[in-house]
Amino acid sequence: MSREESAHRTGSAAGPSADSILRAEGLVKTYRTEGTAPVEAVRGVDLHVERGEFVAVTGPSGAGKSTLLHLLGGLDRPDSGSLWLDGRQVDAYSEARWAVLRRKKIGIVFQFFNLVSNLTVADNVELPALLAGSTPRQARAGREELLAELGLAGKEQSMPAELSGGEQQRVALARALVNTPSVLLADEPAGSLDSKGTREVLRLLSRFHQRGQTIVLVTHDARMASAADRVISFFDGQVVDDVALQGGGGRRGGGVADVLELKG
Ligand SMILES: Nc1ncnc2c1ncn2[C@@H]1O[C@H](COP(=O)(O)OP(=O)(O)OP(=O)(O)O)[C@@H](O)[C@H]1O
Repeated sequence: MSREESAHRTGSAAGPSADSILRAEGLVKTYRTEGTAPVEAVRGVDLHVERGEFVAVTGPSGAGKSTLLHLLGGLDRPDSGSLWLDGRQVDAYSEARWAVLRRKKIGIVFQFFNLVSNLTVADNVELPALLAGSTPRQARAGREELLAELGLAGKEQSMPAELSGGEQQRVALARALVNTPSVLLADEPAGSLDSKGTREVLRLLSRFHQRGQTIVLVTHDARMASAADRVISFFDGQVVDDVALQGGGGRRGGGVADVLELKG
C-alpha cells in the first residue's frame, strides 16, 4: 500500500490535546496596501500541533503559507484570532516579549538562510544562545555539538559567503536549534537548494524530529511534505485538508527513505 493510500484524516478533526505545543484559533491576516485591494492572506485558521509532531503545510504559491508561519512565529501579527505556545496565550504579547519568546522557544529557518553576513559561522550559531542568556562556554559547547552533528566541523571560522547554499542552510539550522526550541518553523528551507541540498535538509529535519523536535514545515514540494507525520493543505488562506500519514513521516520510519529515493 502506498503512503498516500495509507493516509488517513485526523488532524484538526482529532482536535487539540493537552499536549498541543502550538494552537491557533480563528487567525486572520489581511494585507492592506494603499492604492491596492486588500489581500486576505489568512482567513480564519484553526490549527494545532502536538508535541513532537512533524507537520507540513503545503499549498500553491500565494495560498498564504508563509504568512501563516510568520503569524505562528510572531514575526507578524494577526488582525484577529488567538495563539497559544506551550500552553501560554501569546497573541497579545508585545514585540519585546515576542523577541524573548522566539529566542527561547522558537527556531526559524528561511529559504534564503538569513545568516549575518559579517559574522563567522561560529558567531552566527553562538549569537542566539548568548542572547538567550547562555554563558559563552555553554554557547560554544552548543555550537560545537551542532556544527559537528550537521557536518560543519572545520567551518567555524568561515564567513557565510564562503559556504555553499546547502552548508549555509545547515548553519541556519544550527542557529535555529541552538536554544533547543519547543518548535522549529521552517519556511521552504530547501527552496533555494539543488536536489542534493534538498535531500540533506530533509534528512536533517527527520533526524531532529526522530529525537523529539516539533517541526512545522512550509513547502510547496509534495515530496518534502510527505516526510512529515501530518500534511495540512492550505488554499486561499484556509486549511482545506489535514491528513495524518500513517506509518510514514520522519518519526515512524519509512517515509523519508521513500522521499529520498524519489528525489534520486
Ligand atoms: N507584505 C505583504 N504585503 C502585501 N501582500 C502580501 C504581503 N506578503 C504576502 N502578501 C500576499 O499575501 C498572499 C499570501 O502570500 P504568502 O507569501 O503568505 O503565500 P505563500 O503560500 O507562502 O506563497 P509562496 O509559496 O509563493 O511563498 C499573496 O497574495 C501575497 O501576494
